[in-house]
Amino acid sequence: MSGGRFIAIVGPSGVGKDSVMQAMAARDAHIVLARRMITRPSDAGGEDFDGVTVEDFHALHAADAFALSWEAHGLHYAIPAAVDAYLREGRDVLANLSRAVLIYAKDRFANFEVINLTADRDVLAARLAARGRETAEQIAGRLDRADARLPGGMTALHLDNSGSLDQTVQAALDHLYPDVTAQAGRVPHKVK
Ligand SMILES: Nc1ncnc2c1ncn2[C@@H]1O[C@H](COP(=O)(O)OP(=O)(O)O)[C@@H](O)[C@H]1O
Ligand SMILES: O=P(O)(O)OC[C@H]1O[C@H](OP(=O)(O)OP(=O)(O)O)[C@H](O)[C@@H]1O
Repeated sequence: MSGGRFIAIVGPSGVGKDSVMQAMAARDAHIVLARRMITRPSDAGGEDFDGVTVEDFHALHAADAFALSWEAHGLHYAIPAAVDAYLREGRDVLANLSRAVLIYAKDRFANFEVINLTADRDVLAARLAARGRETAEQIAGRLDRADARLPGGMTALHLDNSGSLDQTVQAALDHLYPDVTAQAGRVPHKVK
């Protein structure tokens, strides 16, 4: 297998996708995070992303600047085609994706994996409220999508992130880098 892997992190809003991705990248130098383009103000907080207008988003889409794009929560999202350069260098790229776009992602990337994060609904509600980025109405809309399913037949590593973030991150890294884990006696990655 040549080139890096495109690793999709999916799961309901508030489950911890961005937190898990950031912690994984901080602990393993193989990993690079895909910086998304979103039609949301750049200073909205949360993940590091490029905020663009709807007009610019459509223009970039027309110019083939995106590897993947989708709509959710009243916003447009995209993964820039620039991630291909990292994959060619052999880096593993982690990206926060909609479950609805997985079927296209599987076709778009030669080496493709999925990590599906789950958490209890009351945990999701509490985390979204504590994060404070969305209104109560927006949070209710996000919780309505919590049980969206993966496309039929899609293989994924399923991890419950209701508990500690460290445990989830370790399980994800163990899955992605089993050889490193075996060599280092299950403390494989550089400590933050
Ligand atoms: N395992 C965890 N334990 C406690 N809090 C968590 C955990 N994972 C994420 N969080 C918190 O939950 C909130 C939502 O996490 P975030 O990474 O933004 O989720 P998502 O990207 O899936 O919407 C954040 O405030 C984050 O700090
Ligand atoms: O189709 P779904 O699988 O339900 O996903 C819909 C959207 O929600 C997720 O993000 P998140 O909840 O982190 O919101 P955000 O992308 O707006 O931060 C995911 O990254 C998608 O952009």
